Amino acid sequence: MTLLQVEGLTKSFGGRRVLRDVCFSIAEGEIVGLVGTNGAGKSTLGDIVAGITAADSGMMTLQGSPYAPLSAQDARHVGVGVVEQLVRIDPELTVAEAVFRGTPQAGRPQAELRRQAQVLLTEVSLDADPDALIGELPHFVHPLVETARVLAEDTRLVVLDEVSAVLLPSEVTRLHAVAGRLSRQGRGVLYISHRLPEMLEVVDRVLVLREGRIALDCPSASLDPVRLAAETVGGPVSLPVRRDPSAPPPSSPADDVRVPAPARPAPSDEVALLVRNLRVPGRVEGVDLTLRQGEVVGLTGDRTSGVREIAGALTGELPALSDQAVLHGEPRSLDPSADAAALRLPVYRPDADAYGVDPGETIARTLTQEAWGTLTDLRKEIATLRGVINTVHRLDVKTMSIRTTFGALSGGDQHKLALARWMASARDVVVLHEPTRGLDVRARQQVRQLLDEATAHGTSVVVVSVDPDELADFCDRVGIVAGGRVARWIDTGELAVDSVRERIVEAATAAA
Ligand SMILES: Nc1ncnc2c1ncn2[C@@H]1O[C@H](COP(=O)(O)OP(=O)(O)OP(=O)(O)O)[C@@H](O)[C@H]1O
Repeated sequence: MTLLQVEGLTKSFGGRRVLRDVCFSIAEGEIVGLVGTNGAGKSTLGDIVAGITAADSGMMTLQGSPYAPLSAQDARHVGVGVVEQLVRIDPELTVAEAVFRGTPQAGRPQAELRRQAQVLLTEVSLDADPDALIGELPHFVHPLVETARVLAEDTRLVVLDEVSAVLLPSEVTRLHAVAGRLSRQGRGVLYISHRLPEMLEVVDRVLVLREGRIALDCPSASLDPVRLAAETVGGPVSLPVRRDPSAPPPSSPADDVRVPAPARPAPSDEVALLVRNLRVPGRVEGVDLTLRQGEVVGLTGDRTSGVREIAGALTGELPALSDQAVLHGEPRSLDPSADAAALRLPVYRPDADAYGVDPGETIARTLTQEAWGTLTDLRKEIATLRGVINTVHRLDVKTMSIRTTFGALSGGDQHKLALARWMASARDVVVLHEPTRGLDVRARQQVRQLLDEATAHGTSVVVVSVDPDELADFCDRVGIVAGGRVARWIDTGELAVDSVRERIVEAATAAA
């Protein structure tokens, strides 16, 4: 039986028509994937379904009754819940209070909430103390707390907006188990994601949103990730096939829509960074790291593996010890208080708080390195604005003007621009966390291009990521971290990207 029916939805922001005549349905017990490029309108559509945003026109029915929520609370009352992409939970709430906020149990004594919260947290496989404050938890677990909250409500339909983007493969498996459980209970799930291979494993049907319309609505069984990527962008996709471009690519049913991506430039033999016996007391036991000039080395591991701490030691965010640390032949210290000798590698994180960008500032100003008032020379100003326009074009940012505010861009477009801005001044050896989180398939290749340009100029990069596709595509070597050590190095060398991905998932699962 049909759970949600959507007919002729339209939505514009300012002059930009984001949704035009969107029609689809979700049946009871069905998990429906929603994909589209960055800025295609997926979150807008999810927000309309969840009552956060109102459509300009069109209509919806929920189990046959007219459904026109005036707010998220209104939607929750009739059983439609959402886990938002950039959820921010009040840091002063306990985990148990956060799980039950907005539900009939809210306001009950903590002791009572604790027991029930524990059950729900176990269901979403979140190992968190119900008495802990939300502010004490790392930000990436907020979507899991939200997922537990959705389970606490008597929800008939759940919108999961990019929840998997921050999760490790093992955590994605658990999220999928939750989605499966919701489906077996007859509830519906609208699953928004850019991580196509994983998404295809769980959804029954896929909707592709392109140019404001549902361009494809078909069973997931008839799609593979490459074909779905091509449907998403509306044409052939440039995807890496194997690391060695001179070897013929393996034939695949999706060859007609896959264009091999250009090969990455080979790193030089010169060592840019050498660290021996890196230790972070209690977290990292002894890690050796050699990074050649122009090399991209990936690090991945579960939350307790020590991978974040290794990165934190390299960037000076965590005090650490080593037997030797050498940057371009110069001895360095992993003690951040060692002033000029401290290593302190520059670091980028795709976290809205860490962009260091004012969301109320225009795109033009955000991408301008010079202080705006110092652009007194007209030629310089023209060149600067040309640079801004080029970047916006190259990265295919969906905007009507470079005077649009940064905060009004879609999540993916914000991330691309913030990364481009950061990479423009990145030199030498840098640490990038999750460089393609929340980005569509084309944007991922644009980011890879930014990285290729930087490495061709001698920049070396440490990529810290939960995403096996990103690691397989971007890195020359991938270290699987477990128990405070690098348990295994995977040389991506001349392997096909798909088999690198499989090895990473296998090794990471075995090490967890
Ligand atoms: N409140 C708003 N004001 C102005 N424009 C907006 C607003 N919300 C969304 N938009 C615009 O609507 C378009 C669709 O945004 P939306 O966030 O729905 O895209 P998306 O498909 O979810 O993208 P992503 O994958 O990058 O998250 C974007 O161009 C965005 O700039």
